[in-house]
Amino acid sequence: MNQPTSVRLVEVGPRDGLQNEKQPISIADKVRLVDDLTAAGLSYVEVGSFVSPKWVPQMAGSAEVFAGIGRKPGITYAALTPNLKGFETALEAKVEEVAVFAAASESFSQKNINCSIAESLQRFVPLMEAAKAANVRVRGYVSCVLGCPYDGEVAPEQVASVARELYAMGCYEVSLGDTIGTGTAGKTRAMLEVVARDIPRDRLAGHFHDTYGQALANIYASLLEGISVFDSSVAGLGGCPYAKGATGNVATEDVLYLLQGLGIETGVDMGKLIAAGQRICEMLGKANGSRVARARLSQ
Ligand SMILES: CC(C)(COP(=O)([O-])OP(=O)([O-])OC[C@H]1O[C@@H](n2cnc3c(N)ncnc32)[C@H](O)[C@@H]1OP(=O)([O-])[O-])[C@@H](O)C(=O)NCCC(=O)NCCSC(=O)C[C@@](C)(O)CC(=O)[O-]
Repeated sequence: MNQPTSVRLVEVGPRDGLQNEKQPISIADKVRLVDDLTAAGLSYVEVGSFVSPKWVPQMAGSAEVFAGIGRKPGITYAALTPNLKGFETALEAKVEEVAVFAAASESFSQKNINCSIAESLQRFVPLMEAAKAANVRVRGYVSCVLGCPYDGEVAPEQVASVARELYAMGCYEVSLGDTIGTGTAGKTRAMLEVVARDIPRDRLAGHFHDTYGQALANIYASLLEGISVFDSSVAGLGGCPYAKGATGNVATEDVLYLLQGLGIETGVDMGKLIAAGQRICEMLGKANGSRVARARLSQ
């Protein structure tokens, strides 16, 4: 398998990165983060989510964030929607693309969205119909593809089965999430090999958390498997409210550095990206989770 020559980065910092933050973050700061990221050249940003505010309070202001951002042509501003109610609210906020999320493990599905895997897929059916009618593209996520915080090992066949269902119901792309960041390059390749039996590789994305420091190795392994879309979070922001101890997504700056080293084009400006990440880290009073940003900022 030849490595792809171009890669699309899906920036999930404003959603996956911030959803777990306990301290209040103003709408203005969230808007600024999204605008900084698109100014750095990112063409796809997950801005927020339309989930129950009782479950994830930090995302409660997502409609205001959508109203505040300076939308630019050619950029996809997306949101997470768990059900039809979330989709309808997202549509009112003029969201152009949404993502549904399921899990490859039963326990994580229950903890995250309070229903079984089968029930979650059923819940997406009316959402998919409404999205089709509104001409809104839907991305699909599968969580826990390389391990579950409650159930442990997750079989690649189980991942493939959920991914297949999402793809069959109309998700144009399925993002495979190593939610707790325990995956290794070997496991990643083995899992992708099974999932790609049913879904074309150019319809799959990798979503790696960096808890065990393996995310870049897993991205490289995925590139060798022909995957060319990766989710990442500026400054490595994040964690998962339902996966204790999980760190943030792999830092976008670090992925960019890897890709630049491979001669793979993304159109993202490293300097502007680092500035965007550092600004939000200073606002949050947190250390920057990107090794590349830390190295560059110390020079
Ligand atoms: C799915 C539900 C809603 C089920 O939650 P539930 O309690 O089972 O749902 P319900 O239908 O019984 O509704 C309960 C209440 O929530 C309201 N409600 C219902 N739906 C919505 C909505 N869309 N927006 C706003 N409010 C909503 C509904 O109106 C009702 O309000 P009440 O009558 O009690 O006042 C809930 O479990 C939920 O919102 N979960 C979200 C969890 C979440 O956002 N997790 C983080 C994102 S996933 C992730 O991070 C993983 C990923 C994608 O990054 C990939 C990876 O790394 O693995």
